[in-house]
Amino acid sequence: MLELQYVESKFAVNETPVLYVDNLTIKSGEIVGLLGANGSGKTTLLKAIMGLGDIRHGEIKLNGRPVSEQFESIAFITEEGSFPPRMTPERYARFLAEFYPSFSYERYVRMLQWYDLELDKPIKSMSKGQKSKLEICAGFAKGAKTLLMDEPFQGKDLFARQDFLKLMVSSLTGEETLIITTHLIDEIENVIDRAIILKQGRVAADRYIDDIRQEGKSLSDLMAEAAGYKEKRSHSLFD
Ligand SMILES: Nc1ncnc2c1ncn2[C@@H]1O[C@H](COP(=O)(O)OP(=O)(O)OP(=O)(O)O)[C@@H](O)[C@H]1O
Repeated sequence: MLELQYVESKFAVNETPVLYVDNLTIKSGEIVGLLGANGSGKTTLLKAIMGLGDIRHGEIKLNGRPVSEQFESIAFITEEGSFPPRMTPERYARFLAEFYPSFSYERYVRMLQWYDLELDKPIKSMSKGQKSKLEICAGFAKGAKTLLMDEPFQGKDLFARQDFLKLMVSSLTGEETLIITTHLIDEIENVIDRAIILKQGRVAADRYIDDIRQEGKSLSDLMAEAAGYKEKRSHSLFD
């Protein structure tokens, strides 16, 4: 279980916090879509969990203990990638094995092969999409029970996105807690259990997908409600 209480994140340039989470609990095994408009605080929230960024207040616990004592049990899969670019995937695996006790080399290699990535190709010579796939292989091979994914669809072509979803679904044992940020809500709607929508750094909606469906709504309906999206707003620009 992941618990966030009174977490506030502020950047030096901003007076007001860019993130304020009063009380948020994510149960083990849940797959959560962390959604919201550009700048709503999704990446800041994931970074706060990882102890990155400027957290001013708050407490973040994983299974009752401060998250800061157990970063090795969390995999943070980011758009930027967290690998030293001069390494090859092979060398990177040795680096990961030192830090993550549950790292599985076999799993890593199988995923690299599945993605047609070479073990001995310098990471710096890979394309953006290939680097992002490597980041996913590394993230899933860490054996972490908590996975935070920041925009895992970013920079991937349609088939790579479909492959990613297949890989994700087949990699999960049901014990992992997953938090995924994305703007591609149609692709994620059938995968997530719960949607947390941020607006200006605060939780604007927190709903289970089954409940949304029972009300005859879709995830995009919820997004529009929570974000207060006005379809006609753009029309007034040049009227
Ligand atoms: N390094 C920084 N310095 C100052 N402000 C920042 C910094 N990084 C982010 N912010 C601000 O924090 C707020 C939240 O940004 P964040 O990156 O978390 O949003 P996001 O929801 O992930 O957005 P996107 O969907 O565009 O990736 C934004 O207002 C942004 O301008």
